[in-house]
Amino acid sequence: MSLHAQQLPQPTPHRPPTLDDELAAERAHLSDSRAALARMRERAEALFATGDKVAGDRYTAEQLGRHLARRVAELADDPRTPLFFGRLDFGSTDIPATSNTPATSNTATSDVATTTDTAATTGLDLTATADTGATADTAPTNTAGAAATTGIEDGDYTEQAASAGYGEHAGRRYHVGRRHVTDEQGEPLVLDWRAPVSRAFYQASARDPQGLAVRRRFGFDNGMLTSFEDEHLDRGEELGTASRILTAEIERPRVGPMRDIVATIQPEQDELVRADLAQSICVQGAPGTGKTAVGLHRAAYLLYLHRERLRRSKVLVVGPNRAFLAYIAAVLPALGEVEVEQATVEDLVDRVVVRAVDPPAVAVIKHDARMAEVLRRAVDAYVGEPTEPIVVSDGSFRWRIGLEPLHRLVQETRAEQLPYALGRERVRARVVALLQRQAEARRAESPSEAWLRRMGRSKPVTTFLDTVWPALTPDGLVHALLADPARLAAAADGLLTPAEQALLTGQDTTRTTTDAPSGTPEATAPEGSGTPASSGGAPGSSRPRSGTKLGRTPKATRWSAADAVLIDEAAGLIERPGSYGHVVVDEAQDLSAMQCRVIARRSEHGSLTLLGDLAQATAPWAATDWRVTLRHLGKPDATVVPLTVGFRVPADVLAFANRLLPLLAVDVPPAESLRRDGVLTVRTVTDLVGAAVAEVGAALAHEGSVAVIAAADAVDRLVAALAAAGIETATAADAGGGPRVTVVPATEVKGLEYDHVVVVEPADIVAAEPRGLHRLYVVLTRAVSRMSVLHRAPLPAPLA
Ligand SMILES: Nc1ncnc2c1ncn2[C@@H]1O[C@H](COP(=O)(O)OP(=O)(O)OP(=O)(O)O)[C@@H](O)[C@H]1O
Repeated sequence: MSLHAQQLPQPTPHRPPTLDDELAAERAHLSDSRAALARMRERAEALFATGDKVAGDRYTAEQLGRHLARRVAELADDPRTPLFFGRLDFGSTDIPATSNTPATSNTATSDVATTTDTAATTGLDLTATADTGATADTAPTNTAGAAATTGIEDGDYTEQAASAGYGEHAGRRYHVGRRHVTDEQGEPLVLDWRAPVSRAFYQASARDPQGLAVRRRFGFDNGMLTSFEDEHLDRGEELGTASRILTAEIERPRVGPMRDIVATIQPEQDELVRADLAQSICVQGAPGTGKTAVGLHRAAYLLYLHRERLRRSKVLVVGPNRAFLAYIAAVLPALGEVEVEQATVEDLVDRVVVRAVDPPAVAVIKHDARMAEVLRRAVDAYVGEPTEPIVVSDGSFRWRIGLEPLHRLVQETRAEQLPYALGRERVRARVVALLQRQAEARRAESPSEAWLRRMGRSKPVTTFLDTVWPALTPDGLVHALLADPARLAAAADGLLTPAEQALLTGQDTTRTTTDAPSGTPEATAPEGSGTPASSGGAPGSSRPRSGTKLGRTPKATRWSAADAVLIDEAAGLIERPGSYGHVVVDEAQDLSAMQCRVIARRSEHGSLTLLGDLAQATAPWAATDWRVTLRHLGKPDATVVPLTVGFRVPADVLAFANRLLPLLAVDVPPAESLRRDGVLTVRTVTDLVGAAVAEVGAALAHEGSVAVIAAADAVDRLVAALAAAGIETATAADAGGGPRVTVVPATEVKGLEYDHVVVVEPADIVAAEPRGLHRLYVVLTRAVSRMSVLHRAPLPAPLA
């Protein structure tokens, strides 16, 4: 009987297995599992090659082809990552837990940590319910027996399995890994970490062993199984965060893009990962507490549990910028999930090309929640009152609809509050229905489809529609609003002050509010904003404050990033937007109200995982209260859960950064680092660039990545100096594979991490933007092992 057999081996009376025996057996199980995965993949590839021949029609062939291609990709095996990382030995009444595998622990320490009841601390209700009726694709070779033990039936979970106690697992042993692997008979060799039974790996504790006698964690080096660590939960042993394997994992040098944390997810993180699909959650976590990791693993978990539903409705991950998305891009594919969309908010609002920059004061207004109401009113204002009856000639007939019914049908449609374009079509359909009724009464027969279409497109009907419900495009609406101060004034009445309106339309505010002579100096045009163009309005409007360069048409207009958000809002009012099944939003503290609405439209029928840290908020409209953000996101009742255990930043470095917290005016719990190993140096220097080059040279003697972080305007100088010293550098967007040293402007470092961080001149980072102290806090929390702070100017007070 091999080690992975369903029942635990009986202890040998003669000689208990030694550590070497155990390790050898586990390695054999790893080889067996890899071979089985290779066979599963071969089978999937063979099916992929012949799939189109068995499909009846082209559509089915395409669907099948996509499904099988995905399946092949999901079964990819990376020999550098362990196929399994844990083992669960459930206790049995037949086999006393203590007579199980002996208390072997070739790396374990004897620390026994007390656990907390995480469900109680997070307040989450985790009664996960599985999709029913989902099709098989997770484990197509499962037998009924395997299904009974794993809870997997045709690739989805049975309610029964999810709710079963531990009893059905008594005396069984499971290896837990990145994906499900079965042998030729369909017996599970490795259970997917997301399977209900795997939950015990993350959640069982000495206080609540969840049926486990022993939990084993494996240590790996480059895909080679090198050690294991046993916790005899049945004897009250528990390592918690004292696990050496966990410590090694969080202290390992970082190279390249982000990796999954599936082997070491902590109980409070697991609570969030396994929260029910219907539940929207907001995670307030200090730097390095694993928010991004939790969000990505939650996406993978939900896809596994609700595969079919989410395959149709899709999962979206929203990140702050391209560099961040490149950094996290590999995590989900490594977990076998290859179909999650990843985008920035800018990607989502890409109906227009952004070619202009708004001054901050204008951007702040455009991102304000009041703009949603301004746009709603602006759309509403297009709906007019009928002024003439409709008369349609139809061969020898003339149909006539009087003003009264026309008024009524416009009012009825208005009351339905449909998206504007649907409303227009509804009005058309109602007019045609009235014409049809007349035609039927006169001809005593129903008109044909072609007749209905012809009537709907007839000139009198179209003219009527263009008068009472004219066709609108999203960019056309925003263009008209910004180009016409009177139209904006009507829509913004009581919402935006005249001065704010003037900023939007580019009117000279002094003209509207005072009688100042022309030639009043205007706000400095931002870099790249070009020459001011006419806003197409009244005299005096050729002095735009808005960055938008209005052309005669929307197409000829140079739009700003904030305009793109307004145009998306307009699109949401005009058309019915599509919604994702689940959206994960990272660095959510920087979302403006209007950006929140961009996401709200895309998650209206789904749920959200919101990740962020109010202390790291750097945008001018930054959040200070998650409740407000959640309201804008359309999920006011989402649970806000804190994460406070830091896995990235060493304790000394974190303590240094945390000195800034009192200045950041946010009420957030500070992080407590799990890491005791880091090195922090703070040096006053006279030659900043020279000192930075020297620091980088010294840092390269260690393993792992090195980043030089400075104010944006110092980056070129630093890159040049490093190049002159023979040190090649990458940019933040180059996710791994290139040079070990990256030079990053402080503005682009959010969400990223490096082993050794050299911070150049904190005072310049603070001075570069209004929320510079928050930016500095972000910068000071990027280091995994060592941080050197170089300064010539005095440090901000709490750091000095
Ligand atoms: N349970 C864990 N086991 C091992 N490593 C972990 C664990 N949780 C988080 N980490 C690691 O800690 C680091 C920080 O995680 P992550 O980037 O998700 O934090 P964050 O809260 O999003 O940080 P930030 O606030 O800076 O965006 C990453 O390297 C991640 O892999």
